Amino acid sequence: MDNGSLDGLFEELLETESLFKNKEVLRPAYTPENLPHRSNQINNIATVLVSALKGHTPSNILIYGKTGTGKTAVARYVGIELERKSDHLNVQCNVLYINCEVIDTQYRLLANLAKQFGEDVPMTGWPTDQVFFRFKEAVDSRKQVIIIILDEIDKLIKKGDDVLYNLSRMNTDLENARVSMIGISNDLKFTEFLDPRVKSSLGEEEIIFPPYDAEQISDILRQRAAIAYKENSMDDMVIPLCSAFAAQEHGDARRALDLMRVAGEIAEREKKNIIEEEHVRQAQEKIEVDRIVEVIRTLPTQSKLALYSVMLLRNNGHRNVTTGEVYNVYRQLCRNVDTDILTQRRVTDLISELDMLGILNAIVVSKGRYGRTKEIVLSVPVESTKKVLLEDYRLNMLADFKPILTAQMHL
Ligand SMILES: Nc1ncnc2c1ncn2[C@@H]1O[C@H](COP(=O)(O)OP(=O)(O)OP(=O)(O)O)[C@@H](O)[C@H]1O
Repeated sequence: MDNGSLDGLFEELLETESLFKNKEVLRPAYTPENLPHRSNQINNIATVLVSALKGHTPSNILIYGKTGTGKTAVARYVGIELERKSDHLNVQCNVLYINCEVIDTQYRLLANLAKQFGEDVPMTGWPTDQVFFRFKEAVDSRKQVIIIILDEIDKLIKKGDDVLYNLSRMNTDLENARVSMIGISNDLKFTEFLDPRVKSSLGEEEIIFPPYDAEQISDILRQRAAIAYKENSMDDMVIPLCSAFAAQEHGDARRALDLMRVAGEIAEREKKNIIEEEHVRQAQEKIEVDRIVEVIRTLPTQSKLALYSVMLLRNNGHRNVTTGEVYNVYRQLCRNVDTDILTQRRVTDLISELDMLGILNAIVVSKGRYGRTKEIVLSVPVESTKKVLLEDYRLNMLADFKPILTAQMHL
């Protein structure tokens, strides 16, 4: 495409009437100001945190619930409202938000907290105690209540719970300030691995977020659609269908919002002036493919080699791919990329794992006197899978690899 036609394309895209009024409100970073079907949870959290407005220490809170049940949105919303109220009342109260999936070591957590108080702490290099000391001093420099929201807290404790122990005991050393924590997790069992003292301190209050049902998700979508999309831009069936798909998973509002956004993008790309049921179905498929592609991207190399072997066999017209044949090709690939060759047993296990992830489907079949084997079919689109596999630098050199195949037996 020359520059002129690209310019023309931009012009054309800019002139196309958009279905969206404000797409940003469908993105994960947006915190809605109104959260239907979560008033109980909002009230429970507010009831605990109100102590902060009186200058007392709120109990620590643990929030549990599956993904997309509004835990983050509710905690952030209550945090924003609490800060607003404290400004109004002239009480010093700050809510800090940390996502422990991103900030996943004790050191980085403390350094990040210290920085939020203007302390100049390097992101690596100091003894952890020193960083903690700096943070404590900064917090205690005036009378204030600090609430630390630790989202995905289970990711943090994978590397030890010392930091939580120290934070939960911090108030005993403070003269002016008070600190409390809100931990958020979608893993109900993560506290099993905690030091019992940390466990009882963190879980002073526990709040559960149940999954939404399809009706509740519809309410959430309707409210968001009103601010995200222009009027009359969707068929009446779009919201019920997005809700039904999301409720099938486990009542995940994030999934429903993603579906509604992607359906809008697809309709827009097709230059339609209304989103239809069909666009939701295409969006569901696209999100599922994207999810699987992401799973494949993060597979260990050995699993990628096993998967690539299946693909090469199918490319060569093998209709009934068996584990024995996969193993034969897998060994050739390993020799080419100079990596360890696992046993056939181990490779069969890797294939079962790929089956569980929904990447392929292995069915056990009896081959009469030849015993039993697995026949393997891919459950993912070949082209996009091949593309992600070849992104791995070790597999990249196998792009044009032609395996030597044994004659296929037809029984
Ligand atoms: N009751 C609700 N009203 C409006 N929007 C909601 C509601 N519940 C969830 N959402 C929206 O759904 C999406 C997912 O919610 P949120 O991030 O709070 O889920 P979560 O429970 O924290 O999930 P995870 O455990 O995966 O982090 C967000 O975009 C949020 O704005």
